Amino acid sequence: MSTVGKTITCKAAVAWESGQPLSIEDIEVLPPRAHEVRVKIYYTGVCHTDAYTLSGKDPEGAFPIVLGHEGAGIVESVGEGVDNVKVGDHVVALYTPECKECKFCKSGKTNLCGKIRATQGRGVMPDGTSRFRCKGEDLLHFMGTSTFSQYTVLADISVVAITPEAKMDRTCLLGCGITTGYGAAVVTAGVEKGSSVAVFGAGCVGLSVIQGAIRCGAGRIIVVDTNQRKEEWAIKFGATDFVNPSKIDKPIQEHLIEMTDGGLDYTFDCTGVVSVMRAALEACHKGWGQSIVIGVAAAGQEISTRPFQLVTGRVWKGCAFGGIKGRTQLPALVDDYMTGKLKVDEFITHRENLNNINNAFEQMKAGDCIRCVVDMQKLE
Ligand SMILES: NC(=O)C1=CN([C@@H]2O[C@H](COP(=O)(O)OP(=O)(O)OC[C@H]3O[C@@H](n4cnc5c(N)ncnc54)[C@H](OP(=O)(O)O)[C@@H]3O)[C@@H](O)[C@H]2O)C=CC1
Ligand SMILES: N[C@@H](CCC(=O)N[C@@H](CSC=O)C(=O)NCC(=O)O)C(=O)O
Ligand SMILES: [Zn+2]
Ligand SMILES: [Zn+2]
Repeated sequence: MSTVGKTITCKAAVAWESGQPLSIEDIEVLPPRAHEVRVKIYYTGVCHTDAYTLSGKDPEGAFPIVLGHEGAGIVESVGEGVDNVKVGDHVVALYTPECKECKFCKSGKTNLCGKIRATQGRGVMPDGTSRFRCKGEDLLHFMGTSTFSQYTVLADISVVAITPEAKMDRTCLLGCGITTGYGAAVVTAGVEKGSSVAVFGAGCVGLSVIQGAIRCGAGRIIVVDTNQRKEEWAIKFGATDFVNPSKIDKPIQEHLIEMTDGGLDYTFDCTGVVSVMRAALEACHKGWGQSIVIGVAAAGQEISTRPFQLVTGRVWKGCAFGGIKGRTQLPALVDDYMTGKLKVDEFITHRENLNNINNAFEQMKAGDCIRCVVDMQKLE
């Protein structure tokens, strides 16, 4: 029986309050309204940003909410006026939407889109209301995606159709971590052939920066991580050097400057630790080194350095989703994956079913997880 136009009851992992495990609930998912799309989510990754918001450290975090933003699924129904996707399309959810019409989208200078950012940040659909109900209460949406539900509703500008040939348990990871790191190197930094790169933090994001840097022809790629177990990962992905700062008897930036005859051409923070962001900037070469902040730092955290670091030519910048425009550029990344030019399978270290999604959060904390993929349609 068709579900089009009807409310769907399905399972979702609900975050009722901060700091508590997610709770598997039956929720009601309302039909999509104009310029909205309802998607059956097959797989979702679990990102540190989900854990960050669940922890209560996100200034935009509010509860109860359906978290998740690294998801892939199939369009179940569309609202009036939707013309970029159709029922049956395989899609990836985009927490950085692309309307192609706003000042940001038309600028040619950023992948950030302004069209629905305000309502997305408040956890509601663009018309200011929620499509999720549970136990008589509205649930908030997260990052415009809420992929921890078997069905979710997104703005049409927050989905991109991709080839159905690509497996959804892999493409979900292109919804955040892999695209973010890869894009940060290729699009945001524009790493040049032969240049030197330092990547701070070798999780999914940092390993993806390595992939992007290699694609750009970087010469030396130094990975800096306090977790010694990441050395093997870094080398496997193509890093030339690995440094564990806890084994160095001087500030890591000094050590890197010595290793590279004056500093790096490009550095990337993939930790979210503000002291690391400073070290990454200060490890850049005088005159031209660029440091890209990718990590998300907790509420109240601030970055600092001597302004002299910038006066003497170092550049500090950052990016969301790697600077990648989801609707325009993600299909090509999927093609790169399909033709073996982009690693995705290698990132999956853990798998869980929806009922055990909390295990994915525990695995992230344990330090040997790159990505856990959750099968949203399998409960047991
Ligand atoms: N800007 C954006 O669009 C996006 C940002 N993010 C953010 O990027 C960051 C990285 O994500 P992800 O790769 O999934 O995270 P991971 O935790 O998997 O990777 C971070 C790595 O950094 C290591 N680390 C922690 N502290 C330090 C330190 N002081 N010096 C060096 N290494 C350190 C960690 O070690 P250990 O294993 O011991 O913890 C871990 O190996 C997160 O903050 C996330 O929220 C993610 C996606 C998109
Ligand atoms: N809500 C937080 C900021 C969280 C954040 O920086 N999110 C990134 C994506 S992280 C993905 O895993 C992002 O897209 N930022 C740009 C944006 O417009 O949100 C806070 O308020 O500090
Ligand atoms: Zn993420
Ligand atoms: Zn826009």
